[in-house]
Amino acid sequence: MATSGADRTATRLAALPGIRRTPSPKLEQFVLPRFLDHATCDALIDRIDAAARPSTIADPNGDEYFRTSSTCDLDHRDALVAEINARLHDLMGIPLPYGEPLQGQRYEVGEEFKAHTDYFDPHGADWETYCTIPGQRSWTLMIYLNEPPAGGATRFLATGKIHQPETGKLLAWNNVGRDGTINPDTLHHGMKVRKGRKYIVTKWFRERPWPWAEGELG
Ligand SMILES: O=C(O)CCC(=O)C(=O)O
Ligand SMILES: [Fe+2]
Repeated sequence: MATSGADRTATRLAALPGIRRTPSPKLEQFVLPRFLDHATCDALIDRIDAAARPSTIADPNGDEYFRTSSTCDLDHRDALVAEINARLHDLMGIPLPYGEPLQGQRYEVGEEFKAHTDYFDPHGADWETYCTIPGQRSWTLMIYLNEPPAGGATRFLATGKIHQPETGKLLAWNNVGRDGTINPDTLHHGMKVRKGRKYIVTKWFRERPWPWAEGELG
């Protein structure tokens, strides 16, 4: 059988020095501590603070407190953003066009992103808007940019695994199975921050190229 893209990515990640695989048959997940250094994390935090807007969700479910954080669309014409984005693609072995623009997320005390999946519901009202061109989301990468004094962990409900924020730590998981169908066992919860603020970067990969603006990818 031919090796799918998902297989190649998982194999590539598994071979990285210092990476840990979450031992579960339910989802493919990896943790790489200290992927970014503190100075880089601080520089990204400054950019997030400079351009944060209220976070949104696809297929709203009527709960206005479902995702209470702020989001920043990072500028890919910014050399630091472009460099980190290129490092993430290189890590995954996925060509640049297949990634969404990098985003930053900020949570204040009491803010959270309730249990959700990152893939789009193929039967949901928003599928056409978000997926007609680039297709489904495949892998998610998340990097914790700081360590809030309390709260802010990411909990995966199917495995029970709780990931604590650690400055520079990267978390990777595949939202779809090897056959490309959605994996509901990727359900996860960005838990409430109890003290301080939490900052992360999120990066999503797609089945097909993202409609990047002219010149945006360098
Ligand atoms: O903040 C977290 O820990 C999770 C964030 C998340 O799941 C997302 O942005 O899709
Ligand atoms: Fe998520």
